This record gives sequence, C-alpha cells and structure tokens, in this order.
Amino acid sequence: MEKEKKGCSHEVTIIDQNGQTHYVQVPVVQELVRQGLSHVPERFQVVHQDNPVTPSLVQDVSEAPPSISMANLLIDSKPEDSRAQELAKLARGAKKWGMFLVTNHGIPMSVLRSLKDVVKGFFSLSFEEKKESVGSYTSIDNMGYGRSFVRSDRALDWIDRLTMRAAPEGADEGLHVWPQTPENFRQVMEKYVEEARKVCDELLQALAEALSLERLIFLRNFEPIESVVNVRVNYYPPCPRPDLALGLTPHSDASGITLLTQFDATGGLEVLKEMQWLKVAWPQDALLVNVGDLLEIMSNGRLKSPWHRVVTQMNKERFSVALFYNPPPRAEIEPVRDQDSSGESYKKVVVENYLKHYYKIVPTKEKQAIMYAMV
Ligand SMILES: O=C(O)CCC(=O)C(=O)O
Ligand SMILES: [Fe+2]
Repeated sequence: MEKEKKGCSHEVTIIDQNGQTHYVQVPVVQELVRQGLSHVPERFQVVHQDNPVTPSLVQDVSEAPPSISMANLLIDSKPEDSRAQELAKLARGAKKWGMFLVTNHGIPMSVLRSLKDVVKGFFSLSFEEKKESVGSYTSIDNMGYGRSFVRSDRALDWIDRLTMRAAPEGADEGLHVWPQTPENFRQVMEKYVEEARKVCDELLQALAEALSLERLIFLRNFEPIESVVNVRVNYYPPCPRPDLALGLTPHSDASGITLLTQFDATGGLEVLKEMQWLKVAWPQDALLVNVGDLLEIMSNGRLKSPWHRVVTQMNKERFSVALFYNPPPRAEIEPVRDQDSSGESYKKVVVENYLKHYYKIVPTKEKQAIMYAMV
C-alpha cells in the first residue's frame, strides 16, 4: 500500500450535531495523486456508505438546463421580442432546473484567461509553497486553502479547495487567505469578481422580471456595500476509481446566487432530476448559474435551488471557480407574496441564521437545510 506523505494534510474544524468542535486531519488529494496513488483510500470511498456513486445519464440536449444569452436580456436590448423570448426561456429554465448557462455574458476573455493562469499557477505549487502562500485558516467558514463538507461519518470528497472572501471590503482583515503566489492572484481574482458581480446583478433583475415580479425585488436584498462575495476555487485531481469517490458530495448552495466558471470544458457537474443524476452539458466559455437556497426563499419557492454534485474523472483534472453572492449577514430576507405563490410558503429568515443552520447540518443526504425556512 502506498503511504501518505507525512504532513500533507489539511487541518479542518468540524462541529458535530451536539455543537462540539473537533479538529481533523484530511489528506491533500492533489498530493496523494502526485505521489502516484493507484487506489482510492477508504476514507474517500462512498461505496462504504448507503450513497454509492450512482451512475448518471447524458442529457438529451432539448431537456438540458437552457443556455441564455445575456446580451439579449439587457434592458435596452433590441429587438424587444427577442428579449421577451430570452426572458421566457430564462423563466422556464430557472423554474424547471434552478440552473442555467449564460453566454455573451460580457466578461472579457482576457479576464477569464488571466483567472485560469493564476488559479493553475497556484495549484502548480508544491504543498509547502501553497501553505506558505496562503495561511490555512481553520474555522467553520472554511476560508483559505483547505476543505469543506467534512463530517466524520461521511466519505471525504476528492477535492482541494481555496476559498476567499472578496466582499465586503475589509472582510478579510486578519485572515491571510489570499495567495501571495502567483503575485497577481488577488488582483486578477478581484477583477473577475467585479465583472462577475455585474452579471449577477443583471441576472437577479432579469430573474425577477422573468417571473413577472418587480424587477428589483431580489436585487434589493443585495445591498451594494455590505453584500458578501465568497469565491471558491475547486480543484478535482484525476481519480484512479471515479466509481468509488465523488469530487463534491450532493448539495444545494446556501447562497443567493452562484456563478460558476470552469476551465477547459472538462465536465463533471451533475444535477438530480426526478431521482436521476444527469450530466450537465457545459460548453466552453459559458458560465453556469445555480439558484441558491436564499433565492429559493426570496422567491417563495418559485425558484428551487438545484441538488447537484461533481463526479471525478480518471485521466483528467478539473478546475472550477464558484462565486457565491449573498445579501449582508444581518439582512432579513422576506419571501415574495402574492396570489400565484403555488402553495409553497417560506418564512422570513436572517441570512446569517440560515447560513449557520446550513453549515451545522451539511452535508446531508437530501435537500434538508431549506426546511429551516419553510412554514
Ligand atoms: O465544480 C463545479 O462545477 C461545481 C462546484 C459547486 O457546486 C460548488 O462549489 O458549490
Ligand atoms: Fe455547489
């Protein structure tokens, strides 16, 4: 049996169901792979639990989450009937899937290329160099270079992650979580966040309009100075047995809205639909949007956050960057009410209380955290 190189582990804080804090050491997957590991260690094997890596289906394209052209959604976009059609497509996709692709998003290619360069630059460092570059920050916020979704009674995901708080300004004071190498990492990521945030703000308005709601009804919760943006780089190294381990365990995002970009169209993201895992066809250069739990609450269940997971691949590594956009922690979000609320009823929640609850119970086998906000 190959041995894990000593010291190559993330230190993770977990809180158990009784509120007790534990520190656990979790192997760094990238380092296991670099050492030429040819098996999947037992701690990563989901088959030992009652949730095996169930096989997934390739989607019929006509049945896939829709691809929305952002350029056609803009308020001054012409002709008006193509805008109306795009809004209708957005409404159908967001209601049916809680997930959609975005093309013509306006984020310059040069920004996306630099993002890919700095992310790959960071992950090409040795473990020691990474640790030196980023202070690993052990907290339930899972900031810095490390892990998330760790629970002692669940298999570990085949992933290494780097998480940073990009907004509000000054929120990372005292947290040394931005890589120092590559030198321009932070500058590039902040430029990406600035551009991506414009896309999110536009989409939040378009989503409200698509649902025949007042255009600002969702965006109003995202107060410009205090709203929170967390960015997380997900690195999935190649896995010797994709049938035994998951890249990312099934979950819904706790966010308002999540904007995802992947490099090199590698695939791996899957969504659960009618009890079946479906592979998401995700073309090069498209962004992918997930409705988060907080937007599900704001929309009073008109939109549902999708239950999704990431599978691993034998010969391919994969990178994605997830941007989680949330209203301020103290904001109280109120579900929209009117006659066509289709029976779903959510209650007012304070953002930070919902997030605390979410992090206390995840990962769960089913979509459970949202129950907290249901009447
Ligand atoms: O890697 C992906 O495509 C999805 C990542 C994801 O679901 C997350 O970071 O919450
Ligand atoms: Fe996610």
